[in-house]
Amino acid sequence: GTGLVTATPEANDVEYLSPVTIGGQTLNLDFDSGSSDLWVFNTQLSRAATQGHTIYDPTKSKTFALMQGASFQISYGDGSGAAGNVGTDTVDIGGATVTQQAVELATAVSRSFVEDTNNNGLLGLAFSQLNTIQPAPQKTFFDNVKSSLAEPLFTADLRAQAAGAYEFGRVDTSKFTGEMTWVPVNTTDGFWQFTSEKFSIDGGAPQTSTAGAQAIADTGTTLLLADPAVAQAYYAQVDGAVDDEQQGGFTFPCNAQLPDLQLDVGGTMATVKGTDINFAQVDDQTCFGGLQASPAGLQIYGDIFFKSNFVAFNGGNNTLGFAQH
Ligand SMILES: CC1CCN(C(=N)N)CC1
Ligand SMILES: CC1CCN(C(=N)N)CC1
Repeated sequence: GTGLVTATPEANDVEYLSPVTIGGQTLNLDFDSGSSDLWVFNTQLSRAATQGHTIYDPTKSKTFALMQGASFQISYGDGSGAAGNVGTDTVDIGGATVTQQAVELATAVSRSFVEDTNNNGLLGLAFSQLNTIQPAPQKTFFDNVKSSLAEPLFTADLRAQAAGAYEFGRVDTSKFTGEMTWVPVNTTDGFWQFTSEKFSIDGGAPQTSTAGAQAIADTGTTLLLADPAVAQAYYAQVDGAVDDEQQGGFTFPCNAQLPDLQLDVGGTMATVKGTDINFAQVDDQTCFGGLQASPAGLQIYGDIFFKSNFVAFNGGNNTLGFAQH
């Protein structure tokens, strides 16, 4: 194929996993447009750390080469992380192939990754300036493959509790309805970043959260972390919703009728369906919101956003395309 792979959700759509073939060995990895390292579980890790995981064995690959003296160390927003050494190998995603792709081999991983046995590593799809390899940062798979693609882009088609897809090289217009809107990306901080300062609830009057507020398109984050003004205004419309410190955010009665939320993406409104904002049950009557307040200034539009929006990441002109699906 032209670079088409399935994106399979874990329970509660916490993350999505896709098959990647490295030196002839296929592992399911978490495609993360909020980071820029490709790292894998491998034979250097202890038996305890790899229990239940699929691991990559560089000694079994005919095309592996160690990158002498190179190492990586990455930590994620949720406190998880990985570190290790580096090599190169042939990486194939649905037929889109890069020879000599930097592949980072973890020699240490945090507990949350050990316990997440469906996740055998990450494939970063943010900009290569964020790559953590020392002494010299290396290019992402997308940076390496994009010149060989029919179009220099990849798309994310993530679904609620159903298989979706990532595709490299084309926009499959059969995957969405209506028009695709393209917006410019500010790559300064290495993310797929855009301005998102307006919102409305159930198609009501648009309000400004914070003038010039920024957001990133982030497939590696589970929830939709928006400006606190957005979260507060949204849950004020939901009977019984509370900001529950013990649960770590806004909760509401599971039988609540959740309104749709419109968020502007570079000036054009994108809709997040109310049904996609019911994230998970936390006790017999109470559900946890997929929309939460972003702890920092930056808004992080994670998988909750992608369940309502098909997104194209264009590395040719640094734009993002959005369409309802
Ligand atoms: C800004 C942060 C967003 C979440 N991250 C990520 N998806 N890897 C880390 C960076
Ligand atoms: C961006 C990453 C954050 C940490 N993750 C995790 N603990 N399973 C995966 C995605």
